[in-house]
Amino acid sequence: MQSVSELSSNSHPSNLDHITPIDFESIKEVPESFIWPLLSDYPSCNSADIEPVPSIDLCDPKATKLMRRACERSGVFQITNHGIPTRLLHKLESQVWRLFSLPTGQKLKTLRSPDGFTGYGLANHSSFYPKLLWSEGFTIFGSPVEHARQLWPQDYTNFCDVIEEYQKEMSKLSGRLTVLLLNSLGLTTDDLEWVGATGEINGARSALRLNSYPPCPEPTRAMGLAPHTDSSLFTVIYQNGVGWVTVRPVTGALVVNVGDILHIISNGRFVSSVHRAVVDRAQHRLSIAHFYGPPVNAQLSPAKKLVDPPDHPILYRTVTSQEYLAIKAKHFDKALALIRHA
Ligand SMILES: O=C(O)CCC(=O)C(=O)O
Ligand SMILES: [Fe+2]
Repeated sequence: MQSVSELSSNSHPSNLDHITPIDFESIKEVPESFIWPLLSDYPSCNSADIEPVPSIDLCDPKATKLMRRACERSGVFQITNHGIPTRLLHKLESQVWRLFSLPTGQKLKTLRSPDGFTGYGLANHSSFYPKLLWSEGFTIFGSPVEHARQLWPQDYTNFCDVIEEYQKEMSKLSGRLTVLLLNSLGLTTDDLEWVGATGEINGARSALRLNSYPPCPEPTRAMGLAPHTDSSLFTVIYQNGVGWVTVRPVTGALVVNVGDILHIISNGRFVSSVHRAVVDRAQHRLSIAHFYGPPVNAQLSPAKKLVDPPDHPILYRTVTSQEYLAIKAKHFDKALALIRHA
């Protein structure tokens, strides 16, 4: 089986500038290479015409109905009563601070290789943009042990224990969300061959991306994370109480956004929304994104029950998850169009 790193390593040339960190704390003025023109054209949570992202209580009997509405309108919602213990979220946050507070030289020991997927470095999609990002990132796929040992040779188990506990909790929550999201489309777990009866995905592909957005002297000109859609089925994001583009944070809530794969399965009904991260003048923002998706050999196609021409013709051809990830790695925002029926 091909690993995600092999899949993501495709032919787009990786630009080392995109993973070279700068000393954000000492910079008083944003260098030209970090200034994004036309940034004000993108929406932000301060825009008056932006609908607030709904907050959904997972135990509410109306949860699936509310999810459907949110997924059809914007592809993003927040969840409460999600079952992830608050003490775990706080432990996770402090481990992520600990990682990003390490001296640069230490973090660079785990620098992601130009064609790699895990370790210290910005999201792969940043290489599709000419400007640099006001952020640092770290991606974990599978066990964190190898990198944690390089970061803290004497004391790596604390980090690993917390990450592993979070990965377990996230996979339970992801199973629960899979059932709810399928139900919200009028589907059951029987409608997708790679989903088990309780929503678990055998051989699920998941990854954690830790993002750090330091305070920025010119937040209206710099970009935290460049616009993109996630390639996942869906992504669950924990953030340390500071806003996320159009999302006004609700205490204790997690943000869920629809990924490209759920968009394909829903035959285009659910929006895989383009999102980005903003930066702030005073606050240092952290986010931890958990990407969840089917195994690489899973066949992806619109669910049969959602194909009903002429109103709902089939929008996408069948691809394996592996094929889709390779197309996305090479063609980025054109990927969905490339698998769309004419
Ligand atoms: O920092 C955020 O809230 C967004 C993170 C995100 O979109 C990603 O890591 O794909
Ligand atoms: Fe994302």
